[in-house]
Amino acid sequence: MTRNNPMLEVSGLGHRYGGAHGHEAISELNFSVDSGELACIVGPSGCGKSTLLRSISGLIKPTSGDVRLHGDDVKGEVPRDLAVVFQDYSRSLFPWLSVRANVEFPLRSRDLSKSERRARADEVLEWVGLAGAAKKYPWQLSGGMQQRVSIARALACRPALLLMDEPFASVDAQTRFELEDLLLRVRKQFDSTVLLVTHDIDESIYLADRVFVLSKSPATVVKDLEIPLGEDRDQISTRESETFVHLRSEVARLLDVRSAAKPTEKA
Ligand SMILES: Nc1ncnc2c1ncn2[C@@H]1O[C@H](COP(=O)(O)OP(=O)(O)OP(=O)(O)O)[C@@H](O)[C@H]1O
Repeated sequence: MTRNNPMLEVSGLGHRYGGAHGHEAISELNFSVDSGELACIVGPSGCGKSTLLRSISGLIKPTSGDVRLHGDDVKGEVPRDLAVVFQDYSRSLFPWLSVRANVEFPLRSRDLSKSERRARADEVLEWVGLAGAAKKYPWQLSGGMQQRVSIARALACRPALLLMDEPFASVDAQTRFELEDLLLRVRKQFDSTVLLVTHDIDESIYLADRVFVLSKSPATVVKDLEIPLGEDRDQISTRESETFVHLRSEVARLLDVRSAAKPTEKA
């Protein structure tokens, strides 16, 4: 499908671990994400989602295909204008640094003065609702607040693309809703381009402008779904709308969730 203004283009992407006869984790993946779009990737467990994100972020060199970020090839090197938010916030924040210092940390390698770094950190902390926690340490905060710090740190770099790997999977259901709405607010504020991986079908539909549904391993894109739910989403009314319910069934069917839930037959 031809897109208007692609920020990310993935073409013919494949990766095989362990050489030519090794395990093929992803195969012939093709999709693109437009500038300013929030796209979600949903796929069965073990289908190759992390391999895909690692390939996009330049952490591994894919064995075939190309990844382009605003037209530039990503060739096994982490691009400077890409930020990643991981599921495990407790391992991605530095416990010995204050919240503000954690957010400022990646800005040290940028051409910014100390006061500019501080102003930028304070600005993003305000946006994620943590202005009052700047002097605290991560271990003094709840899990949801720690993940807000991770999001602030990623946004402080003004990334061209924000990659998120199951970012809300380790928090309770209520906090998850709050963080989803926070993401929707800040992506509007920053006009961010976001690619988010999730296991959660409902979450993918609630957040996304577009959902890419992946097959079982080796992952390929089985469906590129536009999500016509408008800009303003609400945890209750959006999720009970007819469009949402229809899309949820469509993705569940594509993922074949019924057969995945059946117990394995004994021989
Ligand atoms: N470093 C590696 N070496 C060999 N095989 C690997 C390696 N990393 C992942 N794999 C295999 O590649 C396949 C895809 O793994 P990957 O972690 O990308 O899937 P995933 O969809 O992110 O999994 P999950 O749903 O559990 O998060 C799996 O079969 C996995 O065992």
